[in-house]
Amino acid sequence: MSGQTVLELRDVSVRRGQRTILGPLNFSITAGERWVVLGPNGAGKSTLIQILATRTFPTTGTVSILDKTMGRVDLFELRTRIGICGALVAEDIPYEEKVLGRWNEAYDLWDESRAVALLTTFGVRDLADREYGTLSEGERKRVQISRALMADPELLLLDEPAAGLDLGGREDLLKRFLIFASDPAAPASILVTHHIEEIPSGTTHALILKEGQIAVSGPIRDVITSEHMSAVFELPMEVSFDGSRFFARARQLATPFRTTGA
Ligand SMILES: Nc1ncnc2c1ncn2[C@@H]1O[C@H](COP(=O)(O)OP(=O)(O)OP(=O)(O)O)[C@@H](O)[C@H]1O
Repeated sequence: MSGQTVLELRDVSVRRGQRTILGPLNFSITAGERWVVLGPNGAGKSTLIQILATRTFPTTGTVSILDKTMGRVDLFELRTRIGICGALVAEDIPYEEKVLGRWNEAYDLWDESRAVALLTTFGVRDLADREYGTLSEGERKRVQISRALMADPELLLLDEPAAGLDLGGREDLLKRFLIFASDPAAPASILVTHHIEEIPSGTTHALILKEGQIAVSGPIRDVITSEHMSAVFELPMEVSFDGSRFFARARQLATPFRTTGA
């Protein structure tokens, strides 16, 4: 499936009132690619992901997802092919729904074993009989990712999957995500995050938004650099890469800090 276009945005923009809050954007991804979208607060990340999730229509331009053009197809059918994890779907899951319950009732044994395998991959197999509303933030995130994958989507959208997790929870999730992403059959994905430390290993491409525009995009090692991050966040930054993950810190000030009497 590699090489096939999974989504394409042409001259896409979103206007709210007198202001263009996103775009115009031109952007495409192909099967097998795993993208991360970064950018300062207010850059347009949520607006972009809402369009990709077919929850928001752009003011101008064309959005094609999985060979279907928004505005010309039945969105309900298209949505079944897109897995979504994050704030966009958090409120769609009823408080009292069992983590595995809906799948037990409506699907056959093969579906159920797939669901159990996914809950196992993301470390929440033991929660299968719990009510969703009783789960912790970290447990909910893992259940959301498992559920997003249960319908075998062709495109996976992850909206800040590690937000709200403690350090152990974040690292565990990233490790599990790597196991999933190493599967050649895993769908193309787009992950939105505020922090480069939350970019999972195996991410192939990055797009940085600034003030609604693409500041830089392309292969991840070319995009996530000290130069680009410093320019976009308007703060001198040192970005390092340890072979699989990225880390960022502000550069030391020129004048060293002195303690009194030293
Ligand atoms: N309905 C709206 N009316 C007016 N402005 C809006 C509307 N929705 C979003 N905006 C503005 O559009 C810009 C982009 O918002 P968006 O939420 O997409 O940014 P973001 O990158 O997700 O930000 P954050 O990192 O803070 O979550 C912001 O300046 C926001 O205030």
